[in-house]
Amino acid sequence: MSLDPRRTAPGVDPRLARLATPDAPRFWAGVLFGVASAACAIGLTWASGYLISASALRPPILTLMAVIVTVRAFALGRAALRYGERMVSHDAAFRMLARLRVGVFERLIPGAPASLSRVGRGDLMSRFVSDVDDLQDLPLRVWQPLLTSLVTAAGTTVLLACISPRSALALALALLGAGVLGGLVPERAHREATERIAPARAEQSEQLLGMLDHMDVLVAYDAAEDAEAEAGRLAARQSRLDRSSATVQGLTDLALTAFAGVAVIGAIWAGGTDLQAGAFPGAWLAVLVLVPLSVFDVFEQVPTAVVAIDRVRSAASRIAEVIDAHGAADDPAAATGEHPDIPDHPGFHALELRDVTIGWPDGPAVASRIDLDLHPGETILVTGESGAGKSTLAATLVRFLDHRAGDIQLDGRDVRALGGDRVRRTIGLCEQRPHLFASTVRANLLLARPATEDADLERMLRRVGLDELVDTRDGLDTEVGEQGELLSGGQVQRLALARALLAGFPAIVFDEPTANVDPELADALLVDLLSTARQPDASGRAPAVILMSHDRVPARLVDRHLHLAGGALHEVAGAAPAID
Ligand SMILES: Nc1ncnc2c1ncn2[C@@H]1O[C@H](COP(=O)(O)OP(=O)(O)OP(=O)(O)O)[C@@H](O)[C@H]1O
Repeated sequence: MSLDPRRTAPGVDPRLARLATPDAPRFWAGVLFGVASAACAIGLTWASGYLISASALRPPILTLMAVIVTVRAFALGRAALRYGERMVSHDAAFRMLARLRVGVFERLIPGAPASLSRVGRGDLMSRFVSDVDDLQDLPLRVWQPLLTSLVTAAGTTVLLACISPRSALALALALLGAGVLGGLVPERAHREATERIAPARAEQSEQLLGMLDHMDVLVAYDAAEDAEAEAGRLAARQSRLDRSSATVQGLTDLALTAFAGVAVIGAIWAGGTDLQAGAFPGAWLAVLVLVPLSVFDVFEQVPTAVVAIDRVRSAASRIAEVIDAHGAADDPAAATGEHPDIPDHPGFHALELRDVTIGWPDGPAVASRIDLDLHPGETILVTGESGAGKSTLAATLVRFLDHRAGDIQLDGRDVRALGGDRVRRTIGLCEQRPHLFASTVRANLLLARPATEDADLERMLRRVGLDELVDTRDGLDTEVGEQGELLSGGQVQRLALARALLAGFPAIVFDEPTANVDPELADALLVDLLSTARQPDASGRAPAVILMSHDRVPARLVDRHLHLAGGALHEVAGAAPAID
C-alpha cells in the first residue's frame, strides 16, 4: 500500500484511486493551509482565554497590548488561511474531478453498446454522476480533514502537556474516546446504509427516467398510477435510508459534544490539581479549559471523514462494475489509459475475417464460421432472416463487440491489438436506429467533423437527398428532436449517412437502414443511400460498404452477396438477391 495518502484508499480499485488522485502541490498546500488555519483557531482561543484571565490580574499595559495584537493576528490568520484552504483544496478537487469524469467516461466507451446495455440508463447516469462525485470525496473529505484533525489534535496535546501534563492526558483520553465512539462506531453503523443508499438512488433514477420516457405508453395502458405509486415507494425508501444515515450522524455529533464536555471537566480537575501544586500561573487555567473546546471543533471532522471512506468505497465498486463489464483488457487504450494518436483518415487496404464466431456477452454464439474479405471500393451485401445475426456482425465489425473466436485483421493487424477507437476511425457504422442528439441538424453533423463550414454541410445534405431540410425548413438550424423524432425514418438514415460521409470513413457498415421505413419507400431509399455512399469524394475515393439488409438491392450496386443463415455466413453465387 502506498504511503502517499492521496493514493491510498482501502478497498478502492487502484485504477480508480489513480484517477481520483489530486496533484501533489495543491493537495499538500490544502493540508498545510488547513493545519495552519486550525492552529490559528486554537491559538485564538488560547490567547483570548489568557487575555481575559490575565487582565483580571492587572498586568502591565504593554503585556496586555502584546496579547491583544496576538488575538487579532490569530483571528485574521484563521479567516485568511481558511479561505486559502478552501480555495486550494477545492481547486485541486475540481481539477481532479474533471480528470476523473473524463477518465471514467473513456473507460466506459469500450463497453458501449454491448456491455453497457445491461445497465439501465438511470443506473448508468447515477454511477457516472453521483458515484463519481462521491469518489472525488476521497482527498477532499477524507484525507485532508483526517490529516488536519490528527496533526492539530496531536500538536495541541503536546503544547498543553508543557503547561499541565494531567490536562493534556485528559484531553488525549477524551480525543481517543471520541475517535473510537465518534469515528469507528458510526462507520460500522453507517456501512449498511451506505451500501444500500447508492443502489437505491440508482433504482430511483432508473424508475423515474423510465416513467418519464414512456409516459405515453403508461397513460395508454392506464398504468400511470401504478408507476407513480412505485415512484412514491422508492422515494419513501430513499428518505428512510437518508434519515437513518442522518440519525447516525446526529448521534455521532452528540457523542463528540459529550466528549468535548468530558475533556473540559477533565481539564478543570487536572488543571486545578496542577495549579494547586504551583505548576503554572493561575491565568493559564482559562487556557486549559477553553482550548479542548476548540480542538474538538476541528476534531469533529473525523467521524464525517471516516464515514465518507465507506461512501467512496461503495461508489468506487459501482463504477468499477461498469468499467470492468467489458473486455477492457483487450483494448490497449482502455487497459493502459493511454490514447495513441489516431490519424483522422487512416488508410484502408483490407478487412479480413477468418473462421470468426460472434455473439453477445454471456449469450450463446450467434453465428460462426464467418469468412469475409472487404477491399477499398467494394460493396458487399449481407442478407439474413430476422434474428440471423446481421446486427451482431455489424457490431463486431466496428468492434463494439469482441469476436469469440477466429481472426479479424484490419490492414494486416489483429483488431484486438489495434483497439476499438482505431477500428472505428476506419470503419463507420450507420445503425438500424441511428442515434441523433436532441439538437439541430448542424450540431448532429458537426459531431463528425467539427470545423466544417455551413456551405459544406448544406452541400452534404443535398448530396444525401435532404434538399428539403435545406430549402423548406430551418436549414441547418432544424431541430431533429429526441432520437430524431421530428424527422422521418428515411431522413434519419440520410442524416446518418451524411454524418458518416463527413467523417470520411474509408469503410461504412449499414445495418438495415430501411428497417424503420415504409416498405414501398424502402427499395428506393436503399438504392439512394448505396449510390450516394459509393460516389467517389473530391480525392476520387469511395468508401467500401457492407450493407446488412433484407430489402432488395440492384445487382449493379453490389459486388458480392453473402447470406447469414443457420449460424453461418455463406457466399451466394450470382450477386444480389433481387434486382431492379
Ligand atoms: N444487445 C443485445 N444483447 C444481447 N443479445 C442480443 C442483443 N442484440 C441482439 N441480440 C441477440 O442476438 C441474436 C441475433 O440478433 P441480431 O439483432 O444480430 O439479428 P438481426 O439479423 O440483425 O435481426 P433483425 O433483422 O431483426 O435486426 C438474437 O438472438 C438476439 O436476441
